[in-house]
Amino acid sequence: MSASRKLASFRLPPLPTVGELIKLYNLRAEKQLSQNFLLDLRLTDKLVRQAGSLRDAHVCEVGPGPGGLTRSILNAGAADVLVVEKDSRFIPGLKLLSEAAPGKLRIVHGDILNYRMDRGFPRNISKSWEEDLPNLHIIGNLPFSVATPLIIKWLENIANRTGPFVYGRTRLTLTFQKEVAERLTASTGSRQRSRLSVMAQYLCTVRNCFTIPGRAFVPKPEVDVGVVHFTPLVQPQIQQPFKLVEKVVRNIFQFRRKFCHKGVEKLFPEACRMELTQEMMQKADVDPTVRPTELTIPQVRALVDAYAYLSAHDPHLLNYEYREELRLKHLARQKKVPVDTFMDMSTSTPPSPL
Ligand SMILES: C[S@@+](CC[C@H](N)C(=O)[O-])C[C@H]1O[C@@H](n2cnc3c(N)ncnc32)[C@H](O)[C@@H]1O
Repeated sequence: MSASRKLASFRLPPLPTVGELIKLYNLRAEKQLSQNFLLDLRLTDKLVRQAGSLRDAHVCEVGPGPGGLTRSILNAGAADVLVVEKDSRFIPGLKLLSEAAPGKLRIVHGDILNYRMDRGFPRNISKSWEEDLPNLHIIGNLPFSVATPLIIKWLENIANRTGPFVYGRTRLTLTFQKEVAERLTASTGSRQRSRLSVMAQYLCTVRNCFTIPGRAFVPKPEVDVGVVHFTPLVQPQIQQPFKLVEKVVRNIFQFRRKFCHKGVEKLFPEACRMELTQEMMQKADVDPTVRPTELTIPQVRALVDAYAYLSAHDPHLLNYEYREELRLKHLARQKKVPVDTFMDMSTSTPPSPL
């Protein structure tokens, strides 16, 4: 039998059930860490199937907890699984799993928000492997508390081809609160269309796979859960720096139910707000009375491009952006804002001192 067939037919040996493990180690759920466990392995298998074939894949699982989803990932034939768990109480149970799947499971005890995946994942990266475009997956029944910051961080990594996305073919299959899943996948014109929909969809094909009712989790959360699959696009649909796109989109969606020029106005200093808003809308060829939820991605692209152009050419705006950057840097020096809230200024140049 070939090595890959052996991998595909891998099954974990009999182990205590996830419920038994929870009792064995007295793992009471911590609300602060958004711990809601999936004990039904038919559901974790279904979630894992949404990722597509995991045969020979390298997988990172966020927040394995008692390891139900981890079992399904291993049984799906993954070559290598890296799990990142913040709560040390789960480590002994995960070690049991690791012993049952020798050489396949690496356990990292830490916070996924600080974890540098490009260092720890994948293991044994080799030149030939890179050339073969490895099959990388990020899978997780995400803690609600970090789901949105995490996806924003990974979307930025996708835009910049950094972190786990340097190799170009990483897919993500993740859970979110049902409302967040609906926003991520909402199409133009839908009531749920939001900043998150645009940020995710200019970079990825996004699919809302299925909903898991809250009652399937232990303990039961107050909301249902949506499983979302992301496939990064080969080329982002907007070719401007991520922070710039984020800034324009955040402003546009500030007033979701109003005409989109309302949010656009907020991009500009008061003294030249009306003229620059008009110029930006004209340049982008977007009707100012369209609602933000009705904007298509090409229209958002046109708006971001127009804003980038104005930032680099309009003397008022150039001065304004430059002063804004200095102000943020000053605040960061006083540790009042995190440094990464800086806008990427690569599209504009500082004004001439003359
Ligand atoms: C919703 S539970 C999912 C547990 C398990 N995967 C399942 O499906 O039953 C979220 C898990 O993420 C862990 N977690 C919470 N915050 C985390 C963080 N910042 N970094 C890594 N793990 C975290 C929790 O301890 C918990 O095990």
